[in-house]
Amino acid sequence: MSILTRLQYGGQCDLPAVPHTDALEISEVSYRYPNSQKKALENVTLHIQPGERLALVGPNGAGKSTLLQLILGMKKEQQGAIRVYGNPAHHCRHRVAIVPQRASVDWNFPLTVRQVVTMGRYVHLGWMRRPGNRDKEKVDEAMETMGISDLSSRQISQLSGGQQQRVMLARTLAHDADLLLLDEPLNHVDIKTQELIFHTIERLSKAGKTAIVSTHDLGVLTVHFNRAVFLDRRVIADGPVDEVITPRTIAKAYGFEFHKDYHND
Ligand SMILES: Nc1ncnc2c1ncn2[C@@H]1O[C@H](COP(=O)(O)OP(=O)(O)OP(=O)(O)O)[C@@H](O)[C@H]1O
Repeated sequence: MSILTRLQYGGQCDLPAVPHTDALEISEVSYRYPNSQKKALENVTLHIQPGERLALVGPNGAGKSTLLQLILGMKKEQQGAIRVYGNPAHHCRHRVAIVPQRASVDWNFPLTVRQVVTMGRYVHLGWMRRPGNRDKEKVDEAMETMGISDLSSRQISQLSGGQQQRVMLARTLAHDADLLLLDEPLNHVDIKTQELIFHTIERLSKAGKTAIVSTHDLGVLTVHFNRAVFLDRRVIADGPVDEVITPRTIAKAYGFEFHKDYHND
């Protein structure tokens, strides 16, 4: 994206969705970090439809965060292609929002909860434009949905881990994206916040939005997701949760020995 395009960014330069395309199309994508011998991702292909709730699982270092960053357009695929609603990933910043891993955010930065949630609106604002009434309404609505309205003027450094996670999700809701990427949102949150996260994802999915959630919590998958992808640099398994999360795929991905005497699959 050129510097001029970046400055004008705020609605004018985003390409419209191509009708009848996947929400996300990943075709034979590979990625290697410059200082690394081994590819972080190799020949990953996925087609994701609007409204899907997909769990992205796999061991530490499997490439889950790398894949989410490529979808977001923060990194550029070195091989293959990623299209979001039919357009190249880096043209789709209106459509894609991420809840990053909590550890990757500098929580000591002097910002209030409202300021962080308002950042979700920046992608819709033009160069030097200030948030208007519509943006403020969206921010209020997002904070209310995540139950953090009473924390609005609190510094983000003064929040608990679960409250911080709610702030990041509220920022994503304010963004009003069509494709939501959540990178390990269940870490450090209690059951009530987990339920709020799942309830919000389900509500958004009913409205046609698509969610990809990276998680290590395999126990919650069958209830809350309609599809799972097991990633370990490559796609090891992809399909309905109960077909993907089997002792055999877990054994293959995590390097356990699989004892067929104990399991019948
Ligand atoms: N900036 C970087 N430079 C070099 N290698 C990196 C960088 N970031 C990640 N990697 C490597 O890329 C691979 C994939 O990492 P990634 O963070 O995408 O995995 P992950 O599945 O999200 O892991 P986790 O579950 O531990 O968060 C790992 O081997 C990691 O060490």
